[in-house]
Amino acid sequence: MTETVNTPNAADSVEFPPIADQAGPDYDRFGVMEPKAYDAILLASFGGPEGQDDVIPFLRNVTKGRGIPDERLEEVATHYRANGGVSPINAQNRALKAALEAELSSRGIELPVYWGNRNWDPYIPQTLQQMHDDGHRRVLTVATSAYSCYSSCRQYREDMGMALRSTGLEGTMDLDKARQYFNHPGFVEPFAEGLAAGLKEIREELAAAGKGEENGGKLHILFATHSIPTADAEAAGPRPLAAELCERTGAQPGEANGADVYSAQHLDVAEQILARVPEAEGVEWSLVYQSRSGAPHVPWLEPDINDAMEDLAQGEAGADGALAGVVVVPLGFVSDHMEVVWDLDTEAKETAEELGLAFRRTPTPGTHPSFVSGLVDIVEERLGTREGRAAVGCFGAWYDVCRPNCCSKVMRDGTVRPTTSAVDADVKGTAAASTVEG
Ligand SMILES: CC1=C(CCC(=O)O)c2cc3nc(cc4[nH]c(cc5[nH]c(cc1n2)c(C)c5CCC(=O)O)c(CCC(=O)O)c4C)C(CCC(=O)O)=C3C
Ligand SMILES: [Fe+2]
Repeated sequence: MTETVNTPNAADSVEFPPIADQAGPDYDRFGVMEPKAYDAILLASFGGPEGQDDVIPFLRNVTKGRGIPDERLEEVATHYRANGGVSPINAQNRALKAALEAELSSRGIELPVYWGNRNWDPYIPQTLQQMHDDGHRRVLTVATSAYSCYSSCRQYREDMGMALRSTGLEGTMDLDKARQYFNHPGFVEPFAEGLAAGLKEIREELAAAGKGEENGGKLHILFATHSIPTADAEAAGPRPLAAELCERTGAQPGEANGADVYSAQHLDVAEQILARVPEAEGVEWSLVYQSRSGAPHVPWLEPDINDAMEDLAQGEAGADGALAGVVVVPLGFVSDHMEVVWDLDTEAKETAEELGLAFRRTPTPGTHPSFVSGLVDIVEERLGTREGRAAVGCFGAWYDVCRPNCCSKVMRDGTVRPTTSAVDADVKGTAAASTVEG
């Protein structure tokens, strides 16, 4: 079954085939899939250019049909150009693939890991074809995106569905996607470790300069994630979801209560990171957004990290010159790719310097052993070789399969892009079957 889908640019209409698993008989109506004997893993990522000649073709792939203005493309191109036209993301994915292979093999799990991208070579369809040629038929996709929104979740399922169609492999392979892991302890722990170290370093630097807390110098922790259109954030899930899911796990929604699901997940993770870092006690913090693109009249999540630093420096904390430094925790990102090394390490750092603030950016999970081991735990959940579905914070383990309409793409005219009946399968997710730790 195929439906023609509206994109903002009608000329770019694409056909979305059904995505193999969404209406499968093994879906138990509770967001948890029955274990399966997968025979390979697809590490799915964003992809990035490998040289100057790749930059513009890559950016055109990323923005295909989305109406990103040319000036914005040129501006983003300079971020890559400054780095020799190379995004750090591919090297990071090769390292993650190797780390996953090592962890799987140390647990005696014989599953090969393949790597495919949405926007650059190796593309997901060519990788899928290779997997098929190598005899694999039951594939579990692990994506390098932790949270729930169109770009991080549903779009990967669309990528998988379109790849099955374009390769002609539809119906010959079983292709499932692992759950979003923003609140898996293996994802949260590396950030906590990084925040503890970042606070220690910035305190030493400020103390040496006579601007430490003992002299009234204040610190602020900025948890940074990718901005998305507010409409997409709302579409990640219904607004009272935090309270509803938290009620089921018996936890308090905290800061997450009442926020859109995308922001709520980040607020919940920020609180979980803080709860693991005693050194952060009493330090003020906020969730900020970065890397906005798109037309200026379309509302995206705010505040932008640079505006937030200016407001902080000019506000109550800064008025008496008390704000001395910021520690930026890039909790929205899996690795130190271009959005991190440019938008944070270059732009946000420069803003901090202009404002006279000390600046520390803490690490992303990358190939941290807790993160790699956490991803393999999730693979084992799906293989049925591991009991329980670990999660910290108030939500519980996220759905193995999205709820109907979850993470849909909101069009510029405000309508939700229709999905295939397979994606819209009559399923009702709940976090009830998950375990909550910490
Ligand atoms: C939520 C989210 C994540 C985090 C989750 C995840 O990690 O998946 C993420 C990651 C990334 N975003 C990346 C790069 C880009 N994102 C763009 C554009 C956009 N991102 C969006 C959202 C996200 N993006 C959105 C709503 C847009 C506009 C509309 C669109 O086009 O969908 C553009 C276009 C130009 C511009 O910035 O305007 C580029 C070049 C790279 C690669 C970096 C590298 O090369 O190292 C990575 C990992
Ligand atoms: Fe992006």
